[in-house]
Amino acid sequence: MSKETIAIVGATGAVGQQMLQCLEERKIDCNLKLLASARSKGKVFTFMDQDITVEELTENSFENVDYALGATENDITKTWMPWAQKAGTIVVDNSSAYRLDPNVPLVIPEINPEDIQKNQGIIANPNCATIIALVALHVLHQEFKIKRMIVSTYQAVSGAGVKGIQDLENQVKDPSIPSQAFPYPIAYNLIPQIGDFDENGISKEEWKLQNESCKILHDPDILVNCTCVRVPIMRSHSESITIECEKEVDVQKARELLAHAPGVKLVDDPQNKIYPMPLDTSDQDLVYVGRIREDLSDPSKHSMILFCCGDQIRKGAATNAVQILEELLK
Ligand SMILES: NC(=O)C1=CN([C@@H]2O[C@H](COP(=O)(O)OP(=O)(O)OC[C@H]3O[C@@H](n4cnc5c(N)ncnc54)[C@H](OP(=O)(O)O)[C@@H]3O)[C@@H](O)[C@H]2O)C=CC1
Ligand SMILES: N[C@@H](CC(=O)OP(=O)(O)O)C(=O)O
Repeated sequence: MSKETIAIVGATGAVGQQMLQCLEERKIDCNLKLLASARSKGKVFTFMDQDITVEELTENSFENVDYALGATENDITKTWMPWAQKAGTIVVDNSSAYRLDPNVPLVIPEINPEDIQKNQGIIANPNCATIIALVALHVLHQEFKIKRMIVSTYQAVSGAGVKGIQDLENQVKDPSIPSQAFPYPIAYNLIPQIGDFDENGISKEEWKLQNESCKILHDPDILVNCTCVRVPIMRSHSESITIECEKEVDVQKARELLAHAPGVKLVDDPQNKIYPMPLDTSDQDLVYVGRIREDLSDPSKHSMILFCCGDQIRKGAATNAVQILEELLK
């Protein structure tokens, strides 16, 4: 049987490079095409012991490409998506350009894999902070029915791509070097803004947790109150989450469910200083969950608090996309 041809669009970026690694780790044997801007044309990367040269993305790049993994910003993605669709290429896209389109499934394979089959040529990968939160919350939603989530995020600089990584690397050595990816210095600082604000003072990243959670969980009634913060961590997003549920919560039951939940590692022994931390979750695919406790400020016993961490370039982006691709290849 001939091998499928798979393209990574944005192959030189933070997510694109992780996709390359992920395809190799998961032994997806394919003809691989690496696409990026003219700036990267001619760069060489190794995939399964083969050197592959980066090609400039053009209108003809998708000829004979069966599947594409998209890892470019929204405006770039909107330019090339029609070229891919015209060529009949099925795209798993990491940008937010198509996530809320009713014809585009938005998928976390541990939660709604059945939606993949409804695709019309595009499947969207959710926002990274949303993936990390929902992988942790899905089993709790099934058991207690979440009505409202109150979330504070602590998001790594690599969430802003290669430039975000460079900013932290530069500024820890010399804090006077200006940021390329952030509105302020990020070393020795934190910035309570990810994306532009709307007239209510809610940022784009905060809206993604609201809108995308409802779509993925097929529950339009879930309400999300969120504050997204960029912190000087290289890799792995962390989130403090309070859930208010329809049913009375049971912390012990929650621990049991999370201990067996797909994609989750229960890391919850605070008396022995065991809890999720970004240094431990980086460069692996599980979402760590801990600090699970009842919210004693809610006397009705319908609220619970937890803390989770996950590598947003892996499970929050590249791994999730490659898991979707694996479903398509079955
Ligand atoms: N970083 C993360 O943790 C996450 C990112 N995402 C999303 O994934 C996408 C990629 O993000 P990320 O990897 O961080 O970004 P990077 O800035 O690290 O990479 C951007 C990529 O886009 C390519 N690119 C830029 N302009 C063009 C162009 N005109 N034509 C072709 N390719 C181009 C770049 O190529 P070149 O090197 O040649 O400039 C590079 O490969 C974004 O939509 C982002 O929102 C989603 C979840 C998590
Ligand atoms: N915005 C996220 C990463 C990301 O790119 O998300 P999205 O694909 O939803 O724009 C962050 O900065 O951490």
